Amino acid sequence: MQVDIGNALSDVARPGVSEGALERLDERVARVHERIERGMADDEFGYAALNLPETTDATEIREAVEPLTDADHVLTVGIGGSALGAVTVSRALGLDGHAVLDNVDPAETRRVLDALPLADTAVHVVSKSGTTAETLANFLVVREAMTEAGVDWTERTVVTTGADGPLRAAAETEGLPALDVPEGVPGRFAALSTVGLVPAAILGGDVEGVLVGGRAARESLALSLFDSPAYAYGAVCYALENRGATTNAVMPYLESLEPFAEWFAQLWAESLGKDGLGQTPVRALGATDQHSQLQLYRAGRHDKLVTLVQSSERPDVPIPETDVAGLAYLGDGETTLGDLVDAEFAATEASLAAAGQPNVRLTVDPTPEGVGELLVAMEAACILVGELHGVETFTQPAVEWGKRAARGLLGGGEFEEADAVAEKRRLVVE
Ligand SMILES: O=P(O)(O)OC[C@H]1O[C@H](O)[C@H](O)[C@@H](O)[C@@H]1O
Repeated sequence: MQVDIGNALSDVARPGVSEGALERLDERVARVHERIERGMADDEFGYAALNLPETTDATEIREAVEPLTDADHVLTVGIGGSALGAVTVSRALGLDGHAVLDNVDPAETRRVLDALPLADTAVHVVSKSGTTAETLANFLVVREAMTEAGVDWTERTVVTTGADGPLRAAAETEGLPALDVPEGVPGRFAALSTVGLVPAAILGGDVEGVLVGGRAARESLALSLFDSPAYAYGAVCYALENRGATTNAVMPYLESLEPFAEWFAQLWAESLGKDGLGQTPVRALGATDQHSQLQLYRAGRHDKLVTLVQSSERPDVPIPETDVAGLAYLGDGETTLGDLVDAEFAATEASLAAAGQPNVRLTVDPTPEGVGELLVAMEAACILVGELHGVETFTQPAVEWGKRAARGLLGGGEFEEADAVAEKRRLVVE
């Protein structure tokens, strides 16, 4: 993976960071790197995520899913870190047939279940805590739908969860194959584990390659941001946030990385949104969003960093020749869709820079190794930013607050957070 931070420098962009400021920041990066290395060596909570490329046992995953590999479809039932990593990996690997239930909109749950050939579907139920209401409710609905379709769901389901909790208990009662979530790893950092790799393994994806790429990203962490793409990216995000770029719009120019932007949004928001700090992650997609959001990114407030993601290579589609007047530059028999998207990428990057809007270019390899490298590099970047800010990167107390309030409302226990719902201030206009 390559990171080009040139368009985030202060001689190009406002806000921007000078090379001198980056060199001064580099002393702190070295200290953070040593902290991260210690955390990894001790398998400390959170830091253990960067060990996953080594500790995840692909053979164990393959053996657990072996009875399900005849399925052409996989349905992930999970939410947040228990769904986004898996969807990101399978889409980035170009695997078809991965559906997800990560919401409890009844219409969507019904639509997904109606669209799936349930007899030909493997179900992966994922919850680290084993208590998440959305996941457990959807699991019960899926079970019933499979039974109604004449499918023995116990033969088609694999569970990934923590050591205890209702989901573990259900797996034991029903005799379901159950994988463990990795110890000491928050869900949003668990893509390169049982949590994120099971659907890809069922669908025949190269999960071993993803782990190899993750290892390469881990090995590329170094004492200097000028030697480490992951730290270069994290350091620039940190420096620009401090200088006013409080939004980070992530814009891959590949449909296969669209879920990556969503995964990144959770990683950045839940890890760094603390103590009044944190960039707001925004999801965009090139070239589509050039025709909508780009107006704001170029001509709006100077409060955004745009992270442009491109692929180092890709299969191509020739644009057929045409004699239609005005289309000759496209339909000249030589230009391809790839040429067009490359030109649009370069044009967007230049248009942002010309307007002094900071942007960074990530170039990723379109291989399983490239996918693993990208995800681990972004995790390391996130951990670096968290350390530089001095926030608790690996917790999510604000999310837990809302979860407790909802459980209280549903009669799932006494939670004082639920009282805030009744106390809501109202000023209604009809
Ligand atoms: O895996 P689970 O325990 O079901 O949790 C799923 C998700 O729910 C929570 O709301 C957390 O904020 C997320 O970080 C987590 O990924």
